[in-house]
Amino acid sequence: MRERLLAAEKVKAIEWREDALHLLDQRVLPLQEVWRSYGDAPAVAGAIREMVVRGAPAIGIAAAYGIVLAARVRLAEGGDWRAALEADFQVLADSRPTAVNLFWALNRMRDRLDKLKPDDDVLAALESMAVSIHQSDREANLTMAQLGAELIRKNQGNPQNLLTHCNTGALATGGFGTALGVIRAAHLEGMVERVYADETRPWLQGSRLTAWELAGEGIPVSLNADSAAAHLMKTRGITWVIVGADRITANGDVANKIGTYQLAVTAMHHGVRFMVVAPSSTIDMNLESGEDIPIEERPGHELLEVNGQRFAADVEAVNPVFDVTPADLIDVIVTEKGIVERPDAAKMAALMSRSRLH
Ligand SMILES: CSC[C@@H](O)[C@@H](O)C(=O)COP(=O)(O)O
Repeated sequence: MRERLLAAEKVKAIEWREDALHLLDQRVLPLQEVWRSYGDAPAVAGAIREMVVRGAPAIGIAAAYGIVLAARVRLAEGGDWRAALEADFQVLADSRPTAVNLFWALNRMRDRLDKLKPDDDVLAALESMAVSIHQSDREANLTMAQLGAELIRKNQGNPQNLLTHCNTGALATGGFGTALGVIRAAHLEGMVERVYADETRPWLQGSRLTAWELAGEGIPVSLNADSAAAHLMKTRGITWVIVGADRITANGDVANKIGTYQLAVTAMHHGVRFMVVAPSSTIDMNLESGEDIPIEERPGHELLEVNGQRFAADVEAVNPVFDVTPADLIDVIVTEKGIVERPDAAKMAALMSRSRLH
């Protein structure tokens, strides 16, 4: 199966080559495919903040490469490069607040620095850590795709109608995807009748990115307004809602793209199963519950304008871009360490004590 999954992978959004970070600009997809190159930490932080790169795992991977670039700049400057590098850690940490993968990746890079021996090649050590963060995310995706597809196979007859929110595909990760990875694997096994993709207002990750990824692979997809989800659950035989996550707390609460919470409430009402797919780098055991998760608020113009063109009345907009789904609305969390059904604090702790499955 792993080979079939790898062969199905078409899109990638992050490349590390010629000692620079290259990102597929997700602000202009699908109308334009533009790659941009980055050479220092402030530029990478800007790319994260401005959503050139987005999606929790992808943000973490970009930040890890950002530290490699920053170290190169600081070493060339001379002086106390290690102290100067702390400013780069900070600028990257300040780029977006909700997805914990960003902080997880920065911590892994800092740990690597702390473990350097006097004769180590600093840049080679940091580069190899960043590459390993990137590759292990891709590996985690492949494991999760198989586990999630297995759940779909076990729980209902085939083929099925699935609904997803935001973009959790190759664009949002080191490759293949989390929730979209499960959907891809299910499609390869003939289990997917149709995918309903929420457009995901206001940034339109669903209409611009998810629909593009799925259509590019010939997976039957219909785009729907976010507000159509309840009606579709009632009338289109949807069996699963499958989403990703930006941060999962120790009790199993899940922060994900704004609108996920209302999907979970609606899914429960309609008896539709609710699956969250995320690598363990998205699990934050330091936070007790979703109440503690910082929720990013983005500028109102994202809601008031389309392509820079104002269409809304002259009012203030409120634009929280994530919400928290309580654990008791979630049927299953799928990670590369295994699955947790009906998550709670004890089950999350047991999961985190396991090692990866593959
Ligand atoms: C595998 S991506 C999981 C989440 O990061 C995704 O669902 C999401 O909410 C992305 O938000 P974004 O604001 O586009 O970075």
